[in-house]
Amino acid sequence: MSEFKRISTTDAFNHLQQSAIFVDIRDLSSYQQAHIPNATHVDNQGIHDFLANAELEDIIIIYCYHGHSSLAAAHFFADQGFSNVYSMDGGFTAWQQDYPAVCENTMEE
Ligand SMILES: O=S(=O)([O-])[S-]
Repeated sequence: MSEFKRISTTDAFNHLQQSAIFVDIRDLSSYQQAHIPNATHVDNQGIHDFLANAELEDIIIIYCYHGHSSLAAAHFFADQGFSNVYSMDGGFTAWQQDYPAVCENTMEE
C-alpha cells in the first residue's frame, strides 16, 4: 500500500521544530543556493543511502520547485514502506514566499 499526504508550507513550518526530515529533490545547485534549514538533498544517486539510514516511521516532508515532482517522490517513498510521507504543496517557491527568512544556503561552505 502506498499512501502519502500533502502538506501546506504552514504545516510544514510547524514541523521544523519537530523531528521531521525535510527532503529536497531539486537539483543540487538550487539546493546549494537556498533550502529549508537542515533539509537533506536527495537525488537518484543518494536515494539508496537515504533509504538505508531512515526509519520507516520517520516523518518525511518532500519538496521540489513547485510541488509537482514531490508528489511522485512521495509516492515512491510511501511505496518503500514509509508511513509518514508528505509532499509539500507549492514546493520551495511557495516556501520562499511564505518564509523568506527561513532559508539557508551552503554556497560558502
Ligand atoms: O518541481 S516541479 O515538478 O514542481 S516544477
